[in-house]
Amino acid sequence: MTLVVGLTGSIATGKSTISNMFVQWGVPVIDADKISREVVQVGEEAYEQIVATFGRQVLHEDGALNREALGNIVFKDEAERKKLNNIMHPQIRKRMLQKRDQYVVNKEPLVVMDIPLLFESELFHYVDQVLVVYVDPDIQLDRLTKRDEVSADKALERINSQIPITEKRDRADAIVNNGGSVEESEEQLKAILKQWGIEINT
Ligand SMILES: CC(C)(COP(=O)(O)OP(=O)(O)OC[C@H]1O[C@@H](n2cnc3c(N)ncnc32)[C@H](O)[C@@H]1O)[C@@H](O)C(=O)NCCC(=O)NCCS
Ligand SMILES: Nc1ncnc2c1ncn2[C@@H]1O[C@H](COP(=O)(O)OP(=O)(O)OP(=O)(O)O)[C@@H](O)[C@H]1O
Repeated sequence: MTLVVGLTGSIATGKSTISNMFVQWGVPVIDADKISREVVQVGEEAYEQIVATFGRQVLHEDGALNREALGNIVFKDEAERKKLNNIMHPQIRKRMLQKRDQYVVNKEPLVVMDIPLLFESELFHYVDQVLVVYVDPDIQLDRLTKRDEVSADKALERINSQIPITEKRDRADAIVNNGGSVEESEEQLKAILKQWGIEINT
């Protein structure tokens, strides 16, 4: 039996920080953000659809996707964001499920699906347990502005394009409160896994 954990949160709450812990323990992680970069490589179906929909303004001179330009369009306009999601999400989901099913066939005891938009896209049925990485909204804003070196306005555009982290926390099967140190989060994570019957020896 494979336990499939959906790892989620909201932007800059610490999903990558927690997902790195799993990677270090040798647990397979399926990373939706990473797959979202694969499906927009030049020549891929989603890439062609993005160019047809948004025009060459979202490309660099060499033809590669200009992520900043596309982000500037979609994070301030829900209709544009929906267009992009409709192009990309089916491709991302297909690849995520292929990977998950392969791990299940291989009888991995634990597989993590790191899906930032698990709640927004209602992908609960992909996973057995939903683990939310939470920080208070003021910490989220502070970490995002510092990490991405962006203004509070720009950061809030992205934060507000997602379901509030407080709501996700209330709907989670388990929560890591990542507002303290990384070590404290690691201890919380180990305790949750223990409850789910998974012992991590480090
Ligand atoms: C618009 C794009 C090109 C901007 O790229 P950029 O390198 O600046 O951001 P990156 O992809 O690293 O995403 C960072 C974070 O932004 C948030 N985010 C990304 N896309 C979305 C979206 N469509 N809606 C809400 N939040 C999003 C997520 O929290 C994600 O972890 C990119 O985010 C994208 O292709 N988005 C559409 C695909 C998608 O939904 N990806 C996120 C989950 S799979
Ligand atoms: N416990 C912590 N204490 C201090 N800083 C932290 C902690 N956890 C994460 N950070 C920092 O906060 C920022 C956001 O963390 P991280 O990149 O892991 O979030 P994320 O949820 O994966 O973001 P995204 O949604 O953009 O992929 C990073 O700069 C990271 O180094």
